[in-house]
Amino acid sequence: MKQMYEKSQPVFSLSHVSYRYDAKAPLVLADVSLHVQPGEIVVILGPSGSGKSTIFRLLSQLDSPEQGSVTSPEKVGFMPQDDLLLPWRRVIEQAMLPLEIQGFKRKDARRLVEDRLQTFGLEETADKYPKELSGGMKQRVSLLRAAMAGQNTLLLDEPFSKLDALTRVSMQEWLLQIWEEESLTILFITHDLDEALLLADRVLLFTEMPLMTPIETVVPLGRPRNAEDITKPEAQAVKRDWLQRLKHGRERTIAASD
Ligand SMILES: Nc1ncnc2c1ncn2[C@@H]1O[C@H](COP(=O)(O)OP(=O)(O)OP(=O)(O)O)[C@@H](O)[C@H]1O
Repeated sequence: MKQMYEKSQPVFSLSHVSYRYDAKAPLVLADVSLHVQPGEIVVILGPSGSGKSTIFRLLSQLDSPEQGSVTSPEKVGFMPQDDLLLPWRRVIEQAMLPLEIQGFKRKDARRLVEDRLQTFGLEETADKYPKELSGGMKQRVSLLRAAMAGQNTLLLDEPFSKLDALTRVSMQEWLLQIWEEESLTILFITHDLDEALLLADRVLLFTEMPLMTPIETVVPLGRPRNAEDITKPEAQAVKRDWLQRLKHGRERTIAASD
Protein backbone atom coordinates (compact mmCIF):
# COMPACT_ATOMS: atom_id res chain seq x y z
CA MET A 1 0.00 0.00 0.00
CA LYS A 2 1.21 3.52 -0.79
CA GLN A 3 2.10 5.44 2.32
CA MET A 4 -0.02 8.54 3.02
CA TYR A 5 3.06 10.54 3.88
CA GLU A 6 6.74 9.96 4.21
CA LYS A 7 8.44 10.92 7.41
CA SER A 8 11.36 13.21 6.61
CA GLN A 9 14.86 11.91 7.07
CA PRO A 10 16.23 12.62 10.54
CA VAL A 11 19.07 15.14 10.77
CA PHE A 12 20.75 13.30 13.64
CA SER A 13 20.23 9.65 14.38
CA LEU A 14 21.62 6.82 16.47
CA SER A 15 20.23 3.34 15.81
CA HIS A 16 20.97 0.62 18.36
CA VAL A 17 24.34 2.10 19.19
CA SER A 18 26.70 0.51 21.70
CA TYR A 19 30.01 2.09 22.55
CA ARG A 20 32.92 1.82 24.99
CA TYR A 21 36.13 3.84 25.14
CA ASP A 22 38.35 0.78 24.96
CA ALA A 23 37.98 -2.98 24.83
CA LYS A 24 38.41 -3.47 28.58
CA ALA A 25 36.30 -0.47 29.65
CA PRO A 26 32.61 -0.84 30.54
CA LEU A 27 29.91 0.11 28.03
CA VAL A 28 29.01 3.80 28.06
CA LEU A 29 26.16 3.39 25.55
CA ALA A 30 24.17 0.14 25.45
CA ASP A 31 21.79 -0.13 22.49
CA VAL A 32 20.87 3.57 22.34
CA SER A 33 18.52 4.85 19.64
CA LEU A 34 17.46 8.44 19.07
CA HIS A 35 16.37 10.60 16.15
CA VAL A 36 16.11 14.33 15.58
CA GLN A 37 13.89 15.62 12.77
CA PRO A 38 14.61 18.83 10.80
CA GLY A 39 13.58 21.96 12.73
CA GLU A 40 13.29 20.26 16.11
CA ILE A 41 14.91 21.16 19.41
CA VAL A 42 15.56 17.89 21.21
CA VAL A 43 17.11 17.99 24.67
CA ILE A 44 19.15 15.18 26.16
CA LEU A 45 18.73 15.23 29.93
CA GLY A 46 20.73 13.01 32.24
CA PRO A 47 23.09 12.83 35.19
CA SER A 48 26.70 14.03 35.13
CA GLY A 49 29.22 11.62 33.72
CA SER A 50 26.54 9.36 32.26
CA GLY A 51 27.70 9.50 28.64
CA LYS A 52 25.80 12.40 27.10
CA SER A 53 28.89 14.04 25.58
CA THR A 54 29.90 10.65 24.20
CA ILE A 55 26.76 10.78 22.03
CA PHE A 56 28.06 14.08 20.59
CA ARG A 57 31.49 12.56 19.94
CA LEU A 58 29.80 9.93 17.80
CA LEU A 59 27.53 12.43 16.03
CA SER A 60 30.52 14.65 15.21
CA GLN A 61 32.24 11.59 13.78
CA LEU A 62 35.18 11.87 16.17
CA ASP A 63 34.64 8.20 16.89
CA SER A 64 32.59 5.30 15.58
CA PRO A 65 30.30 2.91 17.46
CA GLU A 66 31.10 -0.66 18.41
CA GLN A 67 27.63 -1.66 17.22
CA GLY A 68 24.77 0.10 15.49
CA SER A 69 24.78 3.07 13.15
CA VAL A 70 25.08 6.84 13.42
CA THR A 71 23.95 9.40 10.89
CA SER A 72 24.58 13.13 10.99
CA PRO A 73 25.06 15.86 8.39
CA GLU A 74 28.48 16.28 6.85
CA LYS A 75 28.76 19.69 8.50
CA VAL A 76 27.70 20.04 12.09
CA GLY A 77 28.09 23.07 14.33
CA PHE A 78 29.34 22.15 17.77
CA MET A 79 29.22 24.43 20.77
CA PRO A 80 30.80 23.27 24.02
CA GLN A 81 30.50 24.67 27.57
CA ASP A 82 33.59 26.81 27.12
CA ASP A 83 33.29 29.29 24.29
CA LEU A 84 36.79 28.47 22.92
CA LEU A 85 37.07 31.82 21.16
CA LEU A 86 40.48 32.78 19.80
CA PRO A 87 41.75 35.80 21.78
CA TRP A 88 43.48 37.38 18.77
CA ARG A 89 40.48 37.33 16.44
CA ARG A 90 37.72 39.94 16.33
CA VAL A 91 34.07 38.83 16.66
CA ILE A 92 33.45 38.84 12.93
CA GLU A 93 36.68 36.90 12.30
CA GLN A 94 35.70 34.22 14.84
CA ALA A 95 32.54 33.50 12.86
CA MET A 96 34.40 33.62 9.52
CA LEU A 97 36.84 30.92 10.63
CA PRO A 98 34.78 27.80 9.80
CA LEU A 99 34.00 29.21 6.35
CA GLU A 100 37.68 29.96 5.71
CA ILE A 101 38.51 26.39 6.72
CA GLN A 102 35.91 25.18 4.23
CA GLY A 103 37.77 27.11 1.52
CA PHE A 104 35.73 30.30 1.21
CA LYS A 105 37.67 33.44 0.26
CA ARG A 106 38.01 35.87 3.18
CA LYS A 107 35.90 38.46 1.38
CA ASP A 108 33.05 35.99 0.77
CA ALA A 109 33.24 34.60 4.31
CA ARG A 110 33.02 38.15 5.68
CA ARG A 111 29.93 38.92 3.59
CA LEU A 112 28.14 35.74 4.70
CA VAL A 113 28.84 36.50 8.37
CA GLU A 114 27.85 40.16 8.00
CA ASP A 115 24.43 39.04 6.76
CA ARG A 116 23.80 37.32 10.09
CA LEU A 117 25.40 39.66 12.64
CA GLN A 118 22.19 41.54 13.26
CA THR A 119 20.09 38.42 13.87
CA PHE A 120 22.62 37.26 16.44
CA GLY A 121 22.66 40.68 18.15
CA LEU A 122 26.33 41.21 17.29
CA GLU A 123 26.25 44.13 14.89
CA GLU A 124 27.68 46.57 17.43
CA THR A 125 30.40 44.21 18.61
CA ALA A 126 31.65 42.90 15.26
CA ASP A 127 35.09 44.49 15.67
CA LYS A 128 35.65 43.70 19.33
CA TYR A 129 37.98 41.08 20.76
CA PRO A 130 36.74 38.33 23.16
CA LYS A 131 38.27 40.00 26.24
CA GLU A 132 36.01 43.03 25.63
CA LEU A 133 32.80 40.91 25.72
CA SER A 134 30.49 39.74 28.53
CA GLY A 135 29.90 36.00 29.09
CA GLY A 136 26.53 36.11 27.30
CA MET A 137 28.03 37.95 24.32
CA LYS A 138 30.83 35.40 24.03
CA GLN A 139 28.25 32.63 23.91
CA ARG A 140 26.41 34.47 21.12
CA VAL A 141 29.62 34.65 19.11
CA SER A 142 30.25 30.99 19.77
CA LEU A 143 26.74 30.12 18.62
CA LEU A 144 27.06 32.22 15.46
CA ARG A 145 30.35 30.45 14.68
CA ALA A 146 28.68 27.06 15.24
CA ALA A 147 25.78 28.05 12.97
CA MET A 148 28.24 29.11 10.23
CA ALA A 149 30.11 25.82 10.60
CA GLY A 150 27.10 23.58 10.76
CA GLN A 151 24.73 25.07 8.23
CA ASN A 152 22.11 25.43 10.94
CA THR A 153 22.40 21.96 12.46
CA LEU A 154 23.75 22.32 15.95
CA LEU A 155 25.01 20.15 18.76
CA LEU A 156 25.01 22.25 21.93
CA ASP A 157 26.70 20.72 24.98
CA GLU A 158 25.57 22.62 28.09
CA PRO A 159 26.35 25.93 26.39
CA PHE A 160 24.89 28.13 29.15
CA SER A 161 25.94 26.21 32.26
CA LYS A 162 28.73 28.62 33.14
CA LEU A 163 26.56 31.75 32.96
CA ASP A 164 24.84 33.37 35.96
CA ALA A 165 21.15 32.51 36.38
CA LEU A 166 19.72 35.72 34.88
CA THR A 167 22.02 35.77 31.87
CA ARG A 168 21.26 32.08 31.36
CA VAL A 169 17.50 32.69 31.13
CA SER A 170 17.94 35.58 28.71
CA MET A 171 20.27 33.43 26.55
CA GLN A 172 17.74 30.58 26.56
CA GLU A 173 14.96 32.89 25.39
CA TRP A 174 17.30 34.39 22.82
CA LEU A 175 18.20 30.91 21.52
CA LEU A 176 14.48 30.15 21.02
CA GLN A 177 14.12 33.35 19.01
CA ILE A 178 17.13 32.53 16.80
CA TRP A 179 15.91 28.95 16.39
CA GLU A 180 12.62 30.23 14.96
CA GLU A 181 14.13 32.94 12.79
CA GLU A 182 16.88 30.79 11.33
CA SER A 183 15.06 27.40 11.17
CA LEU A 184 17.75 25.66 13.19
CA THR A 185 17.82 21.98 14.13
CA ILE A 186 19.23 21.57 17.62
CA LEU A 187 20.29 18.67 19.81
CA PHE A 188 21.02 20.14 23.23
CA ILE A 189 22.61 18.52 26.28
CA THR A 190 21.83 19.65 29.80
CA HIS A 191 21.30 18.40 33.33
CA ASP A 192 19.08 21.40 34.12
CA LEU A 193 15.42 20.29 34.16
CA ASP A 194 14.06 23.84 33.77
CA GLU A 195 16.28 24.46 30.75
CA ALA A 196 14.92 21.28 29.15
CA LEU A 197 11.30 22.39 29.77
CA LEU A 198 11.91 25.84 28.35
CA LEU A 199 13.73 24.79 25.21
CA ALA A 200 12.62 21.38 24.05
CA ASP A 201 10.04 20.02 21.69
CA ARG A 202 10.99 16.58 22.99
CA VAL A 203 13.16 15.58 25.94
CA LEU A 204 15.12 12.34 25.99
CA LEU A 205 15.71 11.43 29.60
CA PHE A 206 18.57 9.08 30.42
CA THR A 207 18.44 7.76 33.95
CA GLU A 208 20.94 4.93 34.23
CA MET A 209 24.48 4.04 33.33
CA PRO A 210 25.31 2.73 30.81
CA LEU A 211 22.90 4.81 28.73
CA MET A 212 20.06 2.74 27.27
CA THR A 213 16.85 3.65 25.48
CA PRO A 214 15.84 7.10 26.77
CA ILE A 215 12.40 7.97 28.14
CA GLU A 216 10.82 10.43 25.73
CA THR A 217 8.61 13.34 26.80
CA VAL A 218 6.87 15.74 24.44
CA VAL A 219 6.99 18.98 26.46
CA PRO A 220 3.37 20.02 27.11
CA LEU A 221 3.96 23.73 26.41
CA GLY A 222 3.18 25.68 23.23
CA ARG A 223 5.31 28.08 21.20
CA PRO A 224 6.39 30.79 21.47
CA ARG A 225 7.51 29.94 24.98
CA ASN A 226 9.13 32.00 27.70
CA ALA A 227 10.71 31.39 31.09
CA GLU A 228 7.42 31.92 32.96
CA ASP A 229 5.68 29.12 31.06
CA ILE A 230 7.68 26.46 32.86
CA THR A 231 5.89 27.33 36.13
CA LYS A 232 2.60 26.04 34.66
CA PRO A 233 1.18 22.99 36.47
CA GLU A 234 1.49 20.70 33.42
CA ALA A 235 5.21 21.53 33.14
CA GLN A 236 5.81 21.10 36.87
CA ALA A 237 4.09 17.68 36.75
CA VAL A 238 6.55 16.61 34.05
CA LYS A 239 9.44 17.89 36.17
CA ARG A 240 8.27 15.88 39.21
CA ASP A 241 8.08 12.76 37.05
CA TRP A 242 11.64 13.33 35.72
CA LEU A 243 12.99 13.86 39.25
CA GLN A 244 11.50 10.58 40.43
CA ARG A 245 12.82 8.67 37.44
CA LEU A 246 16.30 10.17 37.90
CA LYS A 247 16.26 9.21 41.58
CA HIS A 248 15.23 5.62 40.83
CA GLY A 249 17.79 5.43 38.03
CA ARG A 250 20.54 6.52 40.42
CA GLU A 251 19.48 3.90 42.95
CA ARG A 252 19.51 1.17 40.28
CA THR A 253 22.94 2.32 39.01
CA ILE A 254 24.37 2.22 42.55
CA ALA A 255 22.80 -1.20 43.24
CA ALA A 256 24.23 -2.60 39.97
CA SER A 257 27.76 -1.39 40.81
CA ASP A 258 27.73 -2.90 44.34
N1 LIG B 1 38.20 10.07 26.27
C1 LIG B 1 37.74 9.21 27.18
N2 LIG B 1 38.39 8.06 27.47
C2 LIG B 1 37.91 7.18 28.36
N3 LIG B 1 36.76 7.35 29.04
C3 LIG B 1 36.06 8.46 28.80
C4 LIG B 1 36.50 9.45 27.87
N4 LIG B 1 35.58 10.45 27.84
C5 LIG B 1 34.62 10.10 28.73
N5 LIG B 1 34.89 8.91 29.30
C6 LIG B 1 34.05 8.21 30.29
O1 LIG B 1 32.78 7.95 29.72
C7 LIG B 1 31.75 8.21 30.65
C8 LIG B 1 30.76 9.20 30.07
O2 LIG B 1 31.39 10.47 29.89
P1 LIG B 1 30.66 11.69 29.16
O3 LIG B 1 31.61 12.84 29.15
O4 LIG B 1 30.09 11.25 27.87
O5 LIG B 1 29.46 12.00 30.19
P2 LIG B 1 28.48 13.24 30.30
O6 LIG B 1 27.14 12.68 30.59
O7 LIG B 1 28.61 14.10 29.11
O8 LIG B 1 29.06 14.01 31.58
P3 LIG B 1 28.94 15.55 32.04
O9 LIG B 1 27.48 15.82 32.23
O10 LIG B 1 29.70 15.55 33.33
O11 LIG B 1 29.57 16.38 30.97
C9 LIG B 1 32.41 8.67 31.93
O12 LIG B 1 32.48 7.57 32.80
C10 LIG B 1 33.80 9.10 31.49
O13 LIG B 1 34.73 8.86 32.51
